Amino acid sequence: MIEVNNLVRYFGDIRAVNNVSFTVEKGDILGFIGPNGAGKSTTIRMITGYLSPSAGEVKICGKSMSDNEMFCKAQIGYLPETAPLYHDMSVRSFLNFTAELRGIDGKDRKTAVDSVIQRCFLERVAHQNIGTLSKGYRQRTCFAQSVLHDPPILILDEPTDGMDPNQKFEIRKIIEGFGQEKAVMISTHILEEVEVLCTRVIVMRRGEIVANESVSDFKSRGDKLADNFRDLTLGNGGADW
Ligand SMILES: Nc1ncnc2c1ncn2[C@@H]1O[C@H](COP(=O)(O)OP(=O)(O)OP(=O)(O)O)[C@@H](O)[C@H]1O
Repeated sequence: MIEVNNLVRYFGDIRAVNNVSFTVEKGDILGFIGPNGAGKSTTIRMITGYLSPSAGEVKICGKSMSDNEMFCKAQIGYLPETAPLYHDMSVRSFLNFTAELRGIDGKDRKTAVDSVIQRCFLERVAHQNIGTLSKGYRQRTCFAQSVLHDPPILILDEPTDGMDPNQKFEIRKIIEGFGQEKAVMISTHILEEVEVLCTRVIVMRRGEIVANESVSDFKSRGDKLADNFRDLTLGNGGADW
């Protein structure tokens, strides 16, 4: 579903992403991890079509992003780190509005909005203004708008950042609900999230992939995930960057 081939991105002299290749298939929930500045967001921005690669190619559902941008973007539900929301709108009006922008009309719109409200456990707050919601409910609303058009691919940038343990649990439950039928990629700093939610993991360091394996292989590297992460991302024990 996602195919990334030899992706490179420079910012001036900085090589933020260096020759990165991987695939994500339906049923995968891929944890995308690495220290600050490793190149995760830059890679995600190229996969979602919001940044052009300096070299290499992104293919979405078999088609090249550079030649089929509209098609490729329509296949992706993207939850950015900070998603825009209209605080004066109720959850349902916001989702109706987003559906309209996406060209979902009439009966299909009601079906799509009802479905995401149910799947993201938003029934209780559907008529509440977004500005009055807790952070967890706000994030669920962002999540709901990113899956309204039922895309086969979901890309989530730090989806549980700053949430309390209960809110994290709820969001993970929602992601799991979509996981089996979609290709999901999650950028996160929370190793526990990789452990409880993901099927595969990619670890990045200084713009390159240093591990691409199943979560069970990642766990079998050593008892503590944080130690495994440190071993992979700190080179010879020295400070990175
Ligand atoms: N617009 C930009 N202009 C210049 N340099 C940039 C730009 N965006 C990213 N970089 C640099 O590219 C490198 C990779 O950054 P990126 O944001 O992709 O890392 P990250 O792994 O997502 O980090 P974090 O975990 O902090 O979000 C860093 O050195 C960063 O400073």
